[in-house]
Amino acid sequence: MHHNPNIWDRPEEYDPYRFSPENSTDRHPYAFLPFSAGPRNCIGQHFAMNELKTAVALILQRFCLTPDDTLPEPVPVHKIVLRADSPGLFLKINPL
Ligand code: HEM
Repeated sequence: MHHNPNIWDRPEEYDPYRFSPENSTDRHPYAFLPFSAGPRNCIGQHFAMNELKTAVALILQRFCLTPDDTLPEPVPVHKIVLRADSPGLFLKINPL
């Protein structure tokens, strides 16, 4: 659903700026649904988003993350959520 080209411009491209406020104004409210929607949607979504942002901020304050070019590119695979197929997704993590 989050790769639907009718909704997402260049859906296979990693572009965090597609979520910036100015790029999100015309998007349908149900276009991005990682936590589902409706009466049984995820009750932990705000906690999960805050936890995620906190964890990312703490990691980026302390470490430099770069792709590991010595290993194969990650292969996307659908397993309820999108994951990297074996052997996985590798990063080099160096202390700042
Ligand atoms: C990135 C993290 C998370 C994702 C992507 C996620 C996603 C989802 C999705 C897709 C559903 C199904 C909604 C439906 O059936 O329509 C759901 C339900 C639920 N989630 Fe999450 N969730 C996350 C984190 C959390 C956390 C941290 C908690 C609790 C602290 C939580 C508690 C629940 C509960 C209790 C339900 C069932 C709600 C119900 O059936 O009424 N989730 N979640």
